[in-house]
Amino acid sequence: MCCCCLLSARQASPSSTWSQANNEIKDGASLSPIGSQTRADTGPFEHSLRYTLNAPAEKELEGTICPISFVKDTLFPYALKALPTVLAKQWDDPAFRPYREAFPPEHSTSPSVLQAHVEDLTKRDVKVAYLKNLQGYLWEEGYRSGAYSTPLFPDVAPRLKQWKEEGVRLAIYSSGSVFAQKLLFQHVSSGDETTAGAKRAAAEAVDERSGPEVANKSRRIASGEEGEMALKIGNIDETPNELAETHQLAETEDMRHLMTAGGWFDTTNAGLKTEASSYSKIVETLNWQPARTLFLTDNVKEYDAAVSAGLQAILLDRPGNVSVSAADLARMEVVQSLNDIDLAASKGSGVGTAAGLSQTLQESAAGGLPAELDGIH
Ligand SMILES: CSCCC(=O)C(=O)COP(=O)(O)O
Repeated sequence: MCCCCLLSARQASPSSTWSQANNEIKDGASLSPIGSQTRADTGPFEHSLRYTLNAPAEKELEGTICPISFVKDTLFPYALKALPTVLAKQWDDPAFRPYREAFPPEHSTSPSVLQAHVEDLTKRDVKVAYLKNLQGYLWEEGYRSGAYSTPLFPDVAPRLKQWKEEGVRLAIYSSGSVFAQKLLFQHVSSGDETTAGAKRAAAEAVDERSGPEVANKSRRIASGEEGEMALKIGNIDETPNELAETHQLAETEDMRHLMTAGGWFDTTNAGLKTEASSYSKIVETLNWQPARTLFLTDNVKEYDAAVSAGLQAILLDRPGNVSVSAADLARMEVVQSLNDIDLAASKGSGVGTAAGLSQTLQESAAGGLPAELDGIH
């Protein structure tokens, strides 16, 4: 299972030579068998990243920007846990009805039927839009209450910021809904990760005993929206200060600004991630050239789909990721960290490697922003 992906594109300004080279590669890439493209002569490219949320401990999963456990062990269970209350209280709420009515009628005849269906889809990690939209709806309160925040791998935030500053344009493509993607990037854990993790664990402990109502309450208390008063809900018997202490909002950072305008894609506005047409649609939407777009992924099928669409791709091989066959490794670009993608590599190095790709970016940076890309931000 993989979780989310990013695209990034550089504000490259190729000279006429660059443009020519780029077109050649673009054409070549779309015609060549996967893996036959040489990286040495790709020219400038718009740099795309794909990330997934993985748990290093789960060997069948792989991660790129944050642990899959955040999705599998935190987000998915939170949604399932919050759903019964939402179904009971909001079944006919105008704000919730669209989410419910998006499900097939036979699976939404009653709260219990819908709950069972959502549990089944979640268990099988089905990437269907109506589930993903519902999950985003349910996750919002968890982020806002501080029950969890997004734990990026340590290299990710600095690298994305650096690339952004250098003119690399970033976008996301995930099976998770665009709304969920924005929540994820809006609530990135910052500061001492150990402290943040401890806070999350404490918050989850409160949720475990109390449910979303107390979580909301403690959020309001912690944020000063509610004054001092004792709370006695269910088996919870804690003063607001204690709740605020244990359920304190983790320090978070809003990183949505790193993404280029309109750079959020899911299965609804792009299509399935294993289909080449999805990548074509994304670069067309962003007005990026495929051969100047780099897609980072942990998923071989997605890697191949992106390359088939004429994009460049790199496989992220985080510790604990699903093992990739030797044959696939031999034909793919593979890195262990975003830091392994060296956008400042010197010319002549890294042919056929990520460093080689980076080199082309650096060269392209000297030319300024091409007219057709200007104003996209
Ligand atoms: C956007 S956060 C939630 C991610 C998610 O729900 C998911 O299914 C991830 O799918 P991906 O295609 O990005 O592996």
